[in-house]
Amino acid sequence: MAKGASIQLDHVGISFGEAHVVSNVNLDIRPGEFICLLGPSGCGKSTLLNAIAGFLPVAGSIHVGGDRVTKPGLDRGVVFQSAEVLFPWLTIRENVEYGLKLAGVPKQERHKKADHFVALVGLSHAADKFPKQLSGGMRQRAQIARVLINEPSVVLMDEPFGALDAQTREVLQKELDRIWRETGCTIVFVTHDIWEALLLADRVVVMTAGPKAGIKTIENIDLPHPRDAASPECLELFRRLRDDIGEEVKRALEQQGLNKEEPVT
Ligand SMILES: Nc1ncnc2c1ncn2[C@@H]1O[C@H](COP(=O)(O)OP(=O)(O)OP(=O)(O)O)[C@@H](O)[C@H]1O
Repeated sequence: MAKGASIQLDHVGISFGEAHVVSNVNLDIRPGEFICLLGPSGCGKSTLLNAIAGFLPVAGSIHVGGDRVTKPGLDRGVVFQSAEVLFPWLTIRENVEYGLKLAGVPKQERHKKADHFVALVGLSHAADKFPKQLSGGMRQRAQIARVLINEPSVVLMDEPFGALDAQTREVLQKELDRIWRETGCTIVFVTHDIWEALLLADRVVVMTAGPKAGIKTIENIDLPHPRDAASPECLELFRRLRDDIGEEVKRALEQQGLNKEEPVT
């Protein structure tokens, strides 16, 4: 498995026509680091992730492993919130090995690799099933295996557990923590969930409300794994992050003309 690559965002700005969504973002991510992106809804978290993936043009520059990002590449795997990206007519094993098939990897070799990555995400028992026969959590595991089989040095995850129930989400968070250690890849993970970020991240990056969203704060989560959400350190970090994000949510609502105090009549 390729080890994690560094990511450098240097004065990154992203616009859609006249709409300047993200502005002047500078961030250095270390190889193998786990970064969570938090911020008010609509501030530009997915946009920033998509730019690292190479799906969007940017002002400034993005480098991954020292190479400038200009287009998507197999060095960066993307996991989406919905596992609908799986092909319904292929089994889980076939879905997972699909990328290798396209790359012309011989059958025996890709079967062996697919079995390894299917096992890594705990799906060996379901390898010959079709996506519709699996639960949402299992489909999400399959999506993760389908990305990891390309041995990306960076995995970009856009609220991957956002659509799952609380118990499944907790199980998958623990699994991801283990997989991240085993693969050594760099992960950038978008979430709305402060606890999720506290459980997983080395650093949590809080974005400001858009337009022209930037970085508001960066918290180092210097706590051993597995993390204890009830520990005083975690609770203190939770409060700080909640307050930071709360300020930005308030600002976002004010910009939309909401959250204004009613005049006293
Ligand atoms: N392709 C696009 N064309 C025009 N505007 C876009 C496009 N994609 C995103 N935007 C706008 O960019 C802004 C940021 O969107 P983005 O999805 O990145 O936010 P987010 O922080 O990920 O939101 P959420 O937390 O709700 O998922 C929004 O105002 C959105 O409408």
